[in-house]
Amino acid sequence: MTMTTTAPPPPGSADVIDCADLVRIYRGEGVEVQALQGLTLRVGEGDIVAMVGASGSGKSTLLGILSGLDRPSAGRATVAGYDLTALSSKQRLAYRRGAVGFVWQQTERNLLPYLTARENVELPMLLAGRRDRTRRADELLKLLDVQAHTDRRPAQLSGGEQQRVAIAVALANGPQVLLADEPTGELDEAMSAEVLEAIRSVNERLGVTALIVTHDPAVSEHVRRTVQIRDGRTSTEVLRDADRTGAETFTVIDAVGRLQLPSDYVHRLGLRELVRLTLEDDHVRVHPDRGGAHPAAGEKR
Ligand SMILES: Nc1ncnc2c1ncn2[C@@H]1O[C@H](COP(=O)(O)OP(=O)(O)OP(=O)(O)O)[C@@H](O)[C@H]1O
Repeated sequence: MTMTTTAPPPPGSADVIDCADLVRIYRGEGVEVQALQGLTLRVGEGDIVAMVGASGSGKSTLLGILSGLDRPSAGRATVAGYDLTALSSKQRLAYRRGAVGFVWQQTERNLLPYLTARENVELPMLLAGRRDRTRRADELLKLLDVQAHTDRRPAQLSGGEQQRVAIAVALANGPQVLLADEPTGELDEAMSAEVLEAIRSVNERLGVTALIVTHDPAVSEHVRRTVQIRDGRTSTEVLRDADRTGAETFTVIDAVGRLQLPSDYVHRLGLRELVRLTLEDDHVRVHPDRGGAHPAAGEKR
């Protein structure tokens, strides 16, 4: 196995999402849970990233912080120029209203049931005091290919159509960042693909930076970069080619040189306890130590 140990540079000029050493501790009656344990994540302007992790890995905790609703116990979190560790209530409102857009798993959290699709998209603009709301709402609904349904209420739309309207709502005030929490969690495979492609399309066409948080590994097929979250930390990353046919895997190396291997590599090669390292000119090889810990008893090289 050959490994590259430097994280990939983000494609944009600057990091729109910049989290470093994030810690979030929940304290209950005598119990302490470290939901984030020094998480670092940088997302460049215009990038689209999936963050994938098992239940309990810290995804919702991270989104709570990125959405401005929760604060980390320690570490740095800057999104679209806002320092999320020190937001005043006025800044929080400005941040949530204009700098980021949200798409949640549950439709009822995204759309008001008694408003039409167009009225739902107009609402955030109304709250922000924007003019020209109807024109912009219709443009966004067209971009998301739901222009035929502008006068329908959410209950008259399919799950996939509801989520596409929700993306239009999230983009109404022209945010720099789109955060999506399990946006396909309640959809079947075909509708999920449709919604993920819609996010990809607004990322490409409007340049909005997108972070999709999910437990569904299939989401990674729709994005350039997938970051794994494990035990409250980012671990390995997969970067796909622009045409999404080939992929390269990366892993984060921390300040003291620790790195985490993807679990499928570990299982496939039966890597356990001690592994053998070989330092080459420009890379490091990792071998299973089949003969035991003593180098002399190891496999022939
Ligand atoms: N309010 C809370 N109080 C105490 N512990 C919490 C709280 N919220 C989350 N946790 C714990 O923090 C850890 C991370 O939880 P989190 O909800 O962020 O994970 P997740 O990856 O979003 O999981 P899921 O996919 O199931 O939603 C878990 O061990 C969870 O039990």
